[in-house]
Amino acid sequence: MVLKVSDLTIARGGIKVLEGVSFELESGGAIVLRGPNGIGKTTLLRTIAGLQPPLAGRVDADPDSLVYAGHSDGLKATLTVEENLMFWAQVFGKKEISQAIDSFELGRLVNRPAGLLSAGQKRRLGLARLLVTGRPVWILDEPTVSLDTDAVAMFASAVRAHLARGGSTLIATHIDLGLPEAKVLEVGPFRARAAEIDDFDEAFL
Ligand SMILES: Nc1ncnc2c1ncn2[C@@H]1O[C@H](COP(=O)(O)OP(=O)(O)OP(=O)(O)O)[C@@H](O)[C@H]1O
Repeated sequence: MVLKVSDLTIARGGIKVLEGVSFELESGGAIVLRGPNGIGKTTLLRTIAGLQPPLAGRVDADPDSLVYAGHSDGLKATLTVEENLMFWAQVFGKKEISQAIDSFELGRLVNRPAGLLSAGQKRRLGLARLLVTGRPVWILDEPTVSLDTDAVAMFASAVRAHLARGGSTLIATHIDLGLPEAKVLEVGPFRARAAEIDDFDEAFL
């Protein structure tokens, strides 16, 4: 077990969005989070990644095992593709970037400044950074936004290779990633109930 979420209650903007969320992620396992827009998937991933505290419940994981990739690519526009990957590798104390370049077919783009990449190429570079971190648990929020069919398949095979190496991933997505081995967790049933009115008179106002 690389990640255990127990009875987690989370809020966004001061409003409770999900409550009582529990699940476990195993080494080599993948879980896909599903649910309608606005239900709280991003909030759940951010909480698990340690970017915001939960209202209640626990997240058990080695913080050094997790890497989070959210909506913003966070690339350095003036650095080339290769420099961006080297920068990211250094941040995580690593050196190896060739596997990341190959997995996301960035070889012909290595010398291009990230700011000049297309939206899909930027996204591929953003995902390639996951590989250079060497971290085993990928927490991914809508990783396939802007990707064409080929790039979605590239992403799916990078995930599969990661799982085969004993890595794990938790992914919020609205599309079919072509990962039949992934378990699906519907977050709808964890939608928080509206705040209860504790003053009886108020209920009639
Ligand atoms: N900064 C904020 N302040 C207040 N409310 C917010 C803020 N950010 C998000 N919300 C609200 O919190 C709720 C949960 O948002 P969240 O982004 O976690 O949903 P989601 O399931 O990831 O949605 P989507 O599928 O559209 O990405 C939504 O109702 C959203 O409008």
